[in-house]
Amino acid sequence: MRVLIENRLLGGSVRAIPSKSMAHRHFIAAALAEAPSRVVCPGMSEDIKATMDCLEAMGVMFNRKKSEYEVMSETKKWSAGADEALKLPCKESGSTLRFLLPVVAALGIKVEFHEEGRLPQRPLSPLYEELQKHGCRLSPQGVTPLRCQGKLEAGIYEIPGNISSQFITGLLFALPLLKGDSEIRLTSALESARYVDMTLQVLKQYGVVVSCTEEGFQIPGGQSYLAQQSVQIEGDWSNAAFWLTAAAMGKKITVTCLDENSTQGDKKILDILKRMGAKVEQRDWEATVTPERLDGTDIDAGDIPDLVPILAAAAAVSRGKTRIYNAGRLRLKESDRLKSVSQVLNGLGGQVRELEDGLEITGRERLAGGRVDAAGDHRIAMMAAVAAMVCENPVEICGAQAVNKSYPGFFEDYQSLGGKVVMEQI
Ligand SMILES: O=C(O)C1=C[C@@H](OP(=O)(O)O)[C@@H](O)[C@H](O)C1
Ligand SMILES: C=C(OP(=O)(O)O)C(=O)O
Repeated sequence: MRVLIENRLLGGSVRAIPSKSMAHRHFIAAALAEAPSRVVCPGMSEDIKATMDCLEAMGVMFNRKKSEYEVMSETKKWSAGADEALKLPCKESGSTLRFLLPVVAALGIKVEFHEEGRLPQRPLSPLYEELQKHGCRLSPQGVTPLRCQGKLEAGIYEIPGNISSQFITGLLFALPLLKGDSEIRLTSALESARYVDMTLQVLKQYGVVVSCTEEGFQIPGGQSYLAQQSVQIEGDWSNAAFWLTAAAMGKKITVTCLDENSTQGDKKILDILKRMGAKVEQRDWEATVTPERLDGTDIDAGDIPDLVPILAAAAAVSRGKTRIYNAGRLRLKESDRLKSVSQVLNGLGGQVRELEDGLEITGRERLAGGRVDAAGDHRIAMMAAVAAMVCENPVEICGAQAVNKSYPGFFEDYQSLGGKVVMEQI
């Protein structure tokens, strides 16, 4: 899909969509419980659906009534060593693959993970080798489908914390299911740490015990997940960040249904926008940003990788320089995001320098506009759409359907905030 966007400022109020990260976690935890749970998820995306489709392929049932899903599984029936491998369609979702790989290994189910887009190229090592060391047989990396069989064994798992926190989340879901006790030892500092906090919060809610140690985590074996009567998926701060930043760059916007006490690390967007000069308010489950003149700043992206594209767009029209550092892992996402952010913003007339582990952005009054490619990446498509507000000329985004990965209603919400978008299916 190609979209053409006019340079109008957005303003008004919009409801946050359900958190993709939380939805993955709750659907997996509910599927692992021995009795039915209810999960209320008022919105879907390709990634959340990928997790649900994989679980369904494993025998989990989702009885849907509007936005409420009754999650039913018969974990006891999940057969170790069946002849036929189950086909799990993970599409392009890194979370789905990296969370479910250790889980299927712990359950001893023989599966094939079918990956799409850039997913086969995104790293699985050293989770891959640690699973092999502990009894799991895996087909070569980088070739889809990825085949997995064997039964995972309890023990000590050594994993660096600076490649993907999703490795740790996957192990945290899986290791409590094993007979013996396990330990995750982090061999380097943990980045994206708030995502692991989200996992720990969900595990605790489902009655799974994990203790944090100096080196990592201790996970007693033989545990069960407790079914939940009703769980509401909270609002998504990572996607709300696009509207909150658009507000800082243009006109006042309120995003509703956002929990200020959320464990989501991306709620940090408010602190960063405030530091750049915007006025931010947060109360009663909503966040409001009012524009002021923005100044460039230094941003440590170690814990907030998904905020980088939209913050780069704001920096492109802020006074002075912005340096984004600790962002090397952005090269491992749906696109090489350091490259795609610089290509798109420079393509629109910005001044962005790609560094090995970050970006240096020199702000300008306005951008020029023009035609850009979303690089198959939802966060790049959404960044370009927000940047279009501050361009002299219209912006054409090729491959804009990438938004479906996390936010299928993005362009509808863009229009509801006053944006003018022409969508063309090609
Ligand atoms: O656990 C999660 O839900 C996520 C963790 C982060 O990945 P990394 O830990 O690989 O940085 C983040 O970028 C991704 O969008 C979602
Ligand atoms: C990187 C992302 O997701 P995942 O790793 O789950 O594909 C994202 O949503 O930006």
